[in-house]
Amino acid sequence: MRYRSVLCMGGCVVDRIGETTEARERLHTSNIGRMRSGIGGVARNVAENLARLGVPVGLVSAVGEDADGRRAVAASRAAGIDTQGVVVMTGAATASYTAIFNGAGELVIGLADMAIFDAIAPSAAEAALAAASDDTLLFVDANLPAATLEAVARAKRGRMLAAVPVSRQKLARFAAILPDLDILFLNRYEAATLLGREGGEPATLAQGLAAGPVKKGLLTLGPDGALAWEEDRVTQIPALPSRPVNVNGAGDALAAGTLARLAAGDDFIAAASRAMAAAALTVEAMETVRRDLSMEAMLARFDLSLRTETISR
Ligand SMILES: Nc1ncnc2c1ncn2[C@@H]1O[C@H](COP(=O)(O)OP(=O)(O)O)[C@@H](O)[C@H]1O
Ligand SMILES: O=c1[nH]cc([C@@H]2O[C@H](COP(=O)(O)O)[C@@H](O)[C@H]2O)c(=O)[nH]1
Repeated sequence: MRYRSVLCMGGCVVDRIGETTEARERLHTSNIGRMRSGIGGVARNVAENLARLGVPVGLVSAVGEDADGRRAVAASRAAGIDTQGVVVMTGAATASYTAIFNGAGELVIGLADMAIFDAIAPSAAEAALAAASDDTLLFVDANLPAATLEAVARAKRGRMLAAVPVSRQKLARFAAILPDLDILFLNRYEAATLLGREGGEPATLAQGLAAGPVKKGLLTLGPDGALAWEEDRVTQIPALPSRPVNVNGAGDALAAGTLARLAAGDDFIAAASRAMAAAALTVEAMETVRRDLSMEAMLARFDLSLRTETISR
């Protein structure tokens, strides 16, 4: 069945993104650099991208009773997300993600202070799922506690469930629900962790994923695009040519673009191929989610890349 809306459950976060002036970071000392702040959280980023792509979307998350929380909710609502499922918790601070990139654009370290999400109980997810219609796709990130993720998997009732692990550490929270996931988006580090390996070539990792319990997904590879697996079939999906300025949020744009195209009727490979255009647009902006993203902009960028490819052949 085609779905008409998406319910995103997971992080709603304030991001602080710093960048050293020099290409190489200097560890164990103070670096000269720039810092900016924005709204993030994987589930929230995916929800914002979906709203901008024209898909009706709700968010289930938690914020503190503080200025950061008010800002995160107001910005999400202004972007078109239904924020009724975002609980304001007294006595807890809104989650934050502090990421330091070097001047070459590589992530040096990220720090996730997200204890507030431990209070999103299984009952909150059950209530949200009970209120969601049968044609709603469910999306989770691993900011949710394992017990809450398991409650979502139990209550999905035939609905599609898509997921993003968020980090190597939090991936472990998916352990019990992997067979319930219909689509998994993850990067090569998370894939290696999932497969219990130190590292490995992308093709080998993708084959390992295809032989595993998750039906289909995208192994994202930065500038090299992604490898899609569906049952035991692996397909390479190239990234579109782009001029990256900041890669923060690119994976979230790719996930949202894929879900939006599936809702429009594409098959998985076509959806992921077109969603590469959302990722290309996102890496070309400093923002984590582009305010000017739309389905028209995504498809126009995809068509442009096809024409450029034909001309340069
Ligand atoms: N440096 C880059 N140059 C061009 N495209 C990129 C770059 N980094 C990411 N992308 C695009 O964003 C997508 C997701 O990025 P990736 O970094 O692999 O995911 P994540 O953010 O989840 O780690 C890639 O498949 C690609 O389309
Ligand atoms: O433990 C977490 N780390 C990071 C994020 C979020 O991940 C996003 C960056 O995504 P990407 O990896 O696609 O660049 C940021 O907005 C940040 O808030 C999160 O939700 N949980």
